[in-house]
Amino acid sequence: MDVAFTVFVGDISSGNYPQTAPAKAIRGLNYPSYFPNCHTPIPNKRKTKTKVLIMAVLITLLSAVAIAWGLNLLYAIWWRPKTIEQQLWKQGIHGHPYKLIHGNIKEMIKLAKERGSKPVEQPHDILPRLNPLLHDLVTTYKKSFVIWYGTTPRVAIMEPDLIKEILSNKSGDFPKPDINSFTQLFVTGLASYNGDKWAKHRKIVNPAFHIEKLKHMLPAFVVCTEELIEKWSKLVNFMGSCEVDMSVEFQNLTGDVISRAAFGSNFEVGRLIFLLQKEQGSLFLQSQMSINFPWLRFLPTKVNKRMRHIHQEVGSLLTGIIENREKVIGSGDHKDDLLGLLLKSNLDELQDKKHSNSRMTTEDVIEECKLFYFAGQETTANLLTWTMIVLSMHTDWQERAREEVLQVFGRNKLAYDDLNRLKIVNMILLEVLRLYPSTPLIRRTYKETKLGNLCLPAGVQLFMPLHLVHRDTEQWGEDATEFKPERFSEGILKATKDRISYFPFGWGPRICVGQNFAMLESKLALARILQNFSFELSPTYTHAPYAAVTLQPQYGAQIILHKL
Ligand code: HEM
Repeated sequence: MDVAFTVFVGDISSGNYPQTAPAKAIRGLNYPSYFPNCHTPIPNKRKTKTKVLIMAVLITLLSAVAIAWGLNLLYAIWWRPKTIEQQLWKQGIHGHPYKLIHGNIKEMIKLAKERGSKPVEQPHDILPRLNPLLHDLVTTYKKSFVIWYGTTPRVAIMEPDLIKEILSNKSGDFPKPDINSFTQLFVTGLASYNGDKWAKHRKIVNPAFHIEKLKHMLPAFVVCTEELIEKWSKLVNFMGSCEVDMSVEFQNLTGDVISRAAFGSNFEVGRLIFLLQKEQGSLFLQSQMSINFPWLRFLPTKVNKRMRHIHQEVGSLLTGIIENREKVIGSGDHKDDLLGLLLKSNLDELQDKKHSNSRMTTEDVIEECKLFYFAGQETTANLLTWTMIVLSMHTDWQERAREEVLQVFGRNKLAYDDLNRLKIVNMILLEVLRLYPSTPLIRRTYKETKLGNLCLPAGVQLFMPLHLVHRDTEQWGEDATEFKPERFSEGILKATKDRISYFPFGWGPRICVGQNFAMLESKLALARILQNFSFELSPTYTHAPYAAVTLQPQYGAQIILHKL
């Protein structure tokens, strides 16, 4: 209204109005006060024409933008997916047809609801329940098919040679998929970076996980494991035997281990960070359950506000620890926990290269610490949980493993070097990782890319489903879905005939940096449990593996412990 009025007065005072008699008479007067009730500007043909012209141009421009936006949208949700679908089909990569916007997601949810309510028929043949669509596709199309996650095509890659080509690629042809804005609040770090940033971080993080350094972290592992054994012993002594949910127990154990191993003397703060990151993880999962536009993160919803708050809180707790540690590192004294080693390695890198951008910033170190929790805690807890479940199902292997532990250690506490003598325990862990691997590996193409005989268009995700490859009967024989740790009696290379058909920790340059850490932690915990308890499945346990970021027992892992 104000603007309109100003323009109006301006017209009068500048004299650009029709020279009618009343108008002439009022030239120089304040027009509105002279005609208090007049709201119609005096027409000015030239001006009006210009205005009409401007309006027309604006409308044309807006329509052009709207049409371009509409066409772009149509291209993104229909033309592009359908073109890619054609290209894939021509090369023998089939699947269920792409459906507008949701791709195959609706069928995926429908099948999961239908079959997810049924129990697993054979204990380790979990795919029909875990991912029914994937199961149907592999049954129909064998090793080559596509699933549409919304408008994104995910091509399954199951041939060991192709997997090798992707995972060993060093020229950056197959980067990790971009992470969404919610993930950025939760965790980034090494696992999500590509190119130079990944190479720089990997170089700095690697030394902290060297096997020699892990030796110094063993006391941290031992303290946490002993606390668990003591807690269970008290429960069992009191009641003769007791039932515990292993998934909860091991989540806490691995949370404690990573807090102690990463932050040493700052263990209590580390534990608080772990609890906050755990909550952040479940908020993150909630945020991923619905349609995900990047801007949704900025809406002032309860979940978003809490996520932002935790992000800041964890950031400031870690900044406090890091800044205090950096002062000590600078004086030449450092601690042998992961953070100390990471900061030392970061400093060495700076001294080596003599320019500041070769090292990580405090924000970078924060993200790497958060990643240790995300990448290392739940995965290791799952390994231990599935191992307890499987050893309760196969009591002969539980006995064999216990015999070995007692033979090597007796009833004594364990020593680092002796842990490598636990061959049967190692075979069992490898077999559990074969049947219950953590997550599929995913990469993407960002340009038209050759892979074996395939020519993949840009924007395709390549996923290497560990559940399928690890159960491929061509590689593993007709008994692929059975629990047979003896497969690994002569090592992984012999079991796989040197092909990439087993990679629970990934493969190539991006192989899991915490692999030795996880195996050491698991061997130690399992050996101490075997020394102290026998165990069996509780009647309340239901075998229902389900994928929530990692592979977990849907209704818990209730196991009854008996004191030995
Ligand atoms: C049983 C336990 C574990 C399993 C099954 C596991 C599995 C994996 C897998 C499959 C990858 C490769 C992902 C890919 O290539 O897309 C990976 C990467 C990674 N893992 Fe683990 N992991 C475990 C424990 C740990 C632990 C204990 C830590 C650290 C404390 C850790 C830290 C990492 C990091 C930082 C990466 C990213 C490496 C990179 O991209 O360069 N993991 N892990």
